[in-house]
Amino acid sequence: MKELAYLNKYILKYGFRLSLGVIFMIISNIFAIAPAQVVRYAFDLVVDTLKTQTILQESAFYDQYINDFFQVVLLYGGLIVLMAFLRGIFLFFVRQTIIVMSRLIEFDLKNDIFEHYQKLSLSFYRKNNTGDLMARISEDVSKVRMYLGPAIMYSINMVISFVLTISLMLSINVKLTFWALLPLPLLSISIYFVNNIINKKSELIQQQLSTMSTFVQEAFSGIRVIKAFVREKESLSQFTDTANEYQDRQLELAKVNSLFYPLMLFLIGLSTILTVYVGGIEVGEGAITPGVIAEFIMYVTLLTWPVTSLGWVTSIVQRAAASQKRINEFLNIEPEIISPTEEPFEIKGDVKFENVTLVYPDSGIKALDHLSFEINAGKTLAILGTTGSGKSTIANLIARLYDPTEGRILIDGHDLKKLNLHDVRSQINMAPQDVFLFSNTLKNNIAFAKDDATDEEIITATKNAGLWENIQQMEYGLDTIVGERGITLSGGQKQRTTIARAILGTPKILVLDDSLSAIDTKTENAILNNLQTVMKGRTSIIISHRVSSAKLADKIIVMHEGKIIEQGSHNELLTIEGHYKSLFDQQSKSSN
Ligand SMILES: Nc1ncnc2c1ncn2[C@@H]1O[C@H](COP(=O)(O)OP(=O)(O)OP(=O)(O)O)[C@@H](O)[C@H]1O
Repeated sequence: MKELAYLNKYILKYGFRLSLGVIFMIISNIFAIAPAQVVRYAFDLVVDTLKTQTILQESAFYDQYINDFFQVVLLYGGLIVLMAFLRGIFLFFVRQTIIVMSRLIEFDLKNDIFEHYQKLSLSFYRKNNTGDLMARISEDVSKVRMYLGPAIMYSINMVISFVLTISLMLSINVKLTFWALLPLPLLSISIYFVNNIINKKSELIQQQLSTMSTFVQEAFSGIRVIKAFVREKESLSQFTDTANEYQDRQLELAKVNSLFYPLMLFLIGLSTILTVYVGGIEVGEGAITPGVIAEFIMYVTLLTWPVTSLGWVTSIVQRAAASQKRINEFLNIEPEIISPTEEPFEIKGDVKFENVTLVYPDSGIKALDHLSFEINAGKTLAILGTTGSGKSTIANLIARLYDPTEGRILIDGHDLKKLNLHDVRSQINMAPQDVFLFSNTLKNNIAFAKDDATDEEIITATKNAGLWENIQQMEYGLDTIVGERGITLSGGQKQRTTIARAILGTPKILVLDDSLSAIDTKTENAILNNLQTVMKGRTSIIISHRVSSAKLADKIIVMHEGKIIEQGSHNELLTIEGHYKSLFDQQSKSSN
């Protein structure tokens, strides 16, 4: 239960609302209890009137007497209606304070979790799948909200109505109170157990629902593959299987639910019977008036919901504690990469790797092995190499998405780890190898990192990225929606969109990670030429598998298994009979 203590700071923040809620709850309870006494008076009045009626029947006051009787009964009736109305109004205020408080905390909590998620390193995202991250920010937070809203509200209500009602009952008749309340703890305990069964079954349903949604999501995003391999029938039958399982689990829950209400009604009925039976004996002995029986039946009805809620609230609190535990697991993870300073830093563009080794924390793979190289501001570095040789890892390290396991990376002679992280990242733009576009317009995708980008700047960026001609042919131009992950664009168009995004705002260091691979050599040459103008005086790092992307660079390094095996300019490397030369020969042959 200690997990829920994390939420106390939020409860304190909205303490005023909660206190108001408690006051409204007390008032609404008073208006709920008071009618029972009015009923007793009315009941006793009816009994008395029935007794005296026969005596007065012959008297001259009889009509007046009956008239007065009806007026008093009417008054009692009016009082009951008025109190029910006031009770309703205050219950409205209770919900407006306590339930609204829970919604506000839910909002704060979701924002805090999202903000924290964003600070966590990439290795965290490799270890945890998206479904799990989503579940904690949505379903788990919803369960926690059930504790903050309904559970807190009904617990307060329970305490107030127990104290007020039971003390009133005891002050009237102890024996009758004992018998009337006897079945209620049983009700509470059975509801707790039934609720637990319901929760377990609901969880199974939830799991099946998420299996079903994952399946549907995959089926639709992979629809091209499904159609191309004519697997629609198999896909449908798999869906039917999961849907059947979902239906079975729902039916099981429905069975438990249908047991739940009869059980509740049985125990409440038992309470009423006991009240009438023991109350009757007490009336016979002259200990109470008959009106008390009616009053007690009303009290029992009033206590039914708080007693029921006791079992319900207990299981809500248990579930909320389990959910908060899962949320805390993530909230307690410290971001591995943090900015050590707030001091502003302006990048010139010198990049130096000093004996850098990187072992990926999650896979244990040594991606870079004592790597050293440097590139001066304003120059272009091309990185070539076999697959898995560590090229993208260099890009990840320059943007400080990971920190080296050994060695240092220097930007303008300063250790990257000691610089203002926000300033560094905002001056380094990267077009990553795994292209990611948001399902938004092309314009918004390109202007992603520069909110104030003008249309002119965006158009210039698309021209330099060799994308403008394509955009002009599109019906909606820059306002074309690219679909989920850019599904409506070709591979090359997607790559060029990310290049436009990266060069917009002319970064101090530009990293293109295999961003020209799906582009024909003619367009590639045009883009590389444009880059020379756009990136004049700025540092560019071009990662590629193709010699054509590298040949214009001031310096080329060739990687293999995390190490540099060759380095120099295009002409220098052609003089060595090595990997670069053989790549050059192969690629020139295939392009002829
Ligand atoms: N985020 C990561 N977590 C764990 N291991 C990784 C991660 N990224 C890459 N690796 C591993 O590190 C090694 C180097 O990968 P990297 O992506 O840097 O190679 P690359 O030269 O860019 O390859 P390619 O040319 O195929 O893109 C590979 O063995 C890869 O499996």
